[in-house]
Amino acid sequence: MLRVAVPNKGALAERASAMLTEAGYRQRHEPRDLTVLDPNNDVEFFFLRPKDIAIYVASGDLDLGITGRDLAADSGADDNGSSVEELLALGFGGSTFRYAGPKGTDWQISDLEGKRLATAYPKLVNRDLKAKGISAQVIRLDGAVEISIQLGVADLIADVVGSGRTLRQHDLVPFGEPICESEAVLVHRTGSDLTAAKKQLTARLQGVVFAQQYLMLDYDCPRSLLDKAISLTPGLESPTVAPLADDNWVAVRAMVSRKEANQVMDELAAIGAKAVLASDIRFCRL
Ligand SMILES: Nc1ncnc2c1ncn2[C@@H]1O[C@H](COP(=O)(O)OP(=O)(O)OP(=O)(O)O)[C@@H](O)[C@H]1O
Ligand SMILES: O=P(O)(O)OC[C@H]1O[C@H](OP(=O)(O)OP(=O)(O)O)[C@H](O)[C@@H]1O
Ligand SMILES: [Mg+2]
Repeated sequence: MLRVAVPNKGALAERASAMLTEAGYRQRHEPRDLTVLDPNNDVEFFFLRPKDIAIYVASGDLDLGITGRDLAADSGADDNGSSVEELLALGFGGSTFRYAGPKGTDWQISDLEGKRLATAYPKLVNRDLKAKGISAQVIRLDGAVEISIQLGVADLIADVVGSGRTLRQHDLVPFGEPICESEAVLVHRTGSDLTAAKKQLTARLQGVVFAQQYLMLDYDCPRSLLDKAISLTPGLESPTVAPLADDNWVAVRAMVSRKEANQVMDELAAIGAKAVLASDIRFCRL
C-alpha cells in the first residue's frame, strides 16, 4: 500500500486535499482525522504538519508527500540540500522566501553580515548564507517572524512572502534575490525507486494540474483558413478537425493554455473563425 503525507493545516492543506479528491482519491471529512484509508486505490493518507512531511518522506517511512518547495529545502539533512526530491510541481501555494528588514534603509545582502537574523527555516537560511560567504547569527523561531524585529530579538528576518501584506503591516521591506521561489510540490525520498504505484499517483495529479492550466477550445473555421487557424491552436499532438455540413467550413478542437486563451480567441476571431468556445477540462491523462 502506498503511504502518502498531506498537509493537515496551513496554507497548503485545503488545496492539496482538493487536488487529491479531484484525482479520484478519498480524503478526510473530519479535519481532525490524521489518517484516511483509500482501499480502492490501495493508498493510505497521513495528515501531518507541513514542516514534518519532508522528514517522514526523507526517512522512507512514507513514500510520497505534498509539501512546499521551501519546506523541502529546509529539511535537507546535509549542506548539499534536500533529502527529498521533487516529482511534480502542483501549481498552487506560490510564494517566495526572502530576506527583509525595516523600511527606510536600502538594505543590501552584504548588510546581513554580523546581524541577528530571525527565521523559521534555519537550514535553508544557513545554506544560503554559507553560499554567499556571510556570517550572521540565525535565530530560529516557529512563526510570526515578522514581529521579531520590533520585539528586539532580531535585526533582520528571512521569511515566506505571499501577497507581501504581512511585511507591509510590520513596516518591513524585502531585499536581495529570493532565496527560494516556492509552490506546493509532490516529493519522494531522493534516489528511491519510482514504483508503479508512485507513478500512478503522480500521473493522476499531473492530470489535475494540467486540467487546471489548460482549456479546451472549439471553433468553426473556413476551410481556406485552416492552416492559419492550426498555427494559432496547434494543440498538444495536433488539433481535431471535423467536417461540417457546409463543405467550406470545418470544426476545430484543440487544448490551449489558460493564460493564453483570451489572446488566442481574439486572434482566431480576427482571422475569421466563428463560434469560438472555451470549456474547462476537469482532469485528464496525457
Ligand atoms: N501566505 C502564503 N502564501 C503562499 N504560500 C504560503 C503562505 N504562507 C505559507 N505558505 C507556504 O505554505 C507552506 C507551509 O507553510 P504554513 O504556513 O502552512 O506552515 P506552518 O508555518 O508550518 O504552519 P502554521 O502557519 O499553520 O503554523 C510553505 O511552503 C509556505 O511557502
Ligand atoms: O505575504 P503574505 O500574503 O502576508 O503571507 C506571508 C505570511 O504568511 C505566512 O504566515 P502564517 O499565516 O503561516 O503564520 P506563521 O508565520 O505563524 O507561519 C508566512 O510565514 C508569512 O508570515
Ligand atoms: Mg506558516
